[in-house]
Amino acid sequence: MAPTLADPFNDSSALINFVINQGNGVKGLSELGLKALPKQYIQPLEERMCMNSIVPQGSIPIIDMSNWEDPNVAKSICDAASAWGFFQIVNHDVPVEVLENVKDATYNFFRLPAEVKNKYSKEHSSSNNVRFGTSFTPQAEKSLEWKDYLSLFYVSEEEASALWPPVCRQQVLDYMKKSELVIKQLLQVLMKGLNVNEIDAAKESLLMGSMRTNLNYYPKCPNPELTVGVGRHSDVSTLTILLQDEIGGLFVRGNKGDDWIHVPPIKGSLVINVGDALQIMSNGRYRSVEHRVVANGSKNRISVPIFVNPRPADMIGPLPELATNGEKPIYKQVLYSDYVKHFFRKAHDGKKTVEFAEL
Ligand SMILES: COc1cc(/C=C/C(=O)SCCNC(=O)CCNC(=O)[C@H](O)C(C)(C)COP(=O)(O)OP(=O)(O)OC[C@H]2O[C@@H](n3cnc4c(N)ncnc43)[C@H](O)[C@@H]2OP(=O)(O)O)ccc1O
Ligand SMILES: O=C(O)CCC(=O)C(=O)O
Ligand SMILES: [Fe+2]
Repeated sequence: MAPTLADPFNDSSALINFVINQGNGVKGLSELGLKALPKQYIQPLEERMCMNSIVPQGSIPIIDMSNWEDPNVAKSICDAASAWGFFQIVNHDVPVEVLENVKDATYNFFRLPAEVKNKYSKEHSSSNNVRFGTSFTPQAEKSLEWKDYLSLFYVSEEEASALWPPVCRQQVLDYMKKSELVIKQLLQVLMKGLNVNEIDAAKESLLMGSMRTNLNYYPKCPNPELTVGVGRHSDVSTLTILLQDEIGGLFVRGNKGDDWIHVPPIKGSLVINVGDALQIMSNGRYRSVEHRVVANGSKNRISVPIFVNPRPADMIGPLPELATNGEKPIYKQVLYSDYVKHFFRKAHDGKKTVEFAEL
């Protein structure tokens, strides 16, 4: 039963029960029409977006992928991965229809009744590879984040058929499948930029041996200025391919310290960012950059990242080809699943995760 409106969640156990245990998520909170943000979501001042830190004319590179093998395009990709860690691509080969379908499927999943979504929660899901959740790591966070998500780790079509929610299964599989080509094109260019001219089967597996797709839902929020959609973090992936809707709200850390650059929605585009695994494998030449999402006071927002990763059992470290140039490694070899577990067991903390792999 939903609590009454007068100070309904002063008691944190009532909030945890409603949002997490009953599977209502922040979407459920949003739909209660609360006049004020529950205190558990109030972020410390330093974690809220300060309007003065937004670079008004700032922009990350926008790269046309139609001639991706052109040396100028390849250079733009490598330069963007080194300088910004983020760029948008247009004229890639992922059909607009596939992107629209996965956005619709995201809405359709989150529209399901709480008790249906809750079957996929950490407590109830029949597999660790399918997880419906809220915030990031609620058990480790002092302040919660205003986001619900469904996370789908791909193992096989058979497993997806058996375990993924039917309402979004095929659309996510199509999105992943159709994105594979652009992922390979980007990795080929980025490896060439490191003088790694051939991606053999072992290297391909190291760079993109596992994939996880998240469906993110950020419902409209009372007092959005007091909280965050997603706090400052870098992804632990090799690369992330992010589809966002037309609402906006993703910000990327700029090059000048405390400045933030908005990533404007461009119809049909995909946002690409370097993750920690590629920063480590490139020995710091490509950078995983902090990013965050603000909450919105009037509109719901969705996004659909594909995290392209090494496999959990892979050891990751600077690629051996870099050492042949006499380059000194700045990272050690780490087991990728240890790295990811380290990330998931703490609250978002900017760029701190990568210290786990520093020499
Ligand atoms: C949710 O909000 C987010 C998410 C993100 C994500 C950014 C990324 O870059 S995701 C890409 C991560 N890479 C991979 O998934 C590929 C490699 N996979 C693995 O190494 C493993 O599958 C594993 C993720 C480590 C899970 O292995 P398993 O043996 O099943 O380990 P567990 O003990 O079950 O889990 C460890 C620990 O992590 C928590 N956790 C697991 N999966 C998720 C998930 N999908 N979302 C959130 N948390 C997860 C799990 O609860 C465990 O924590 P405990 O405290 O319970 O021990 C970026 C920004 C966001 O806001
Ligand atoms: O929603 C977004 O735009 C970005 C989400 C994000 O950073 C993530 O899921 O890792
Ligand atoms: Fe991210």
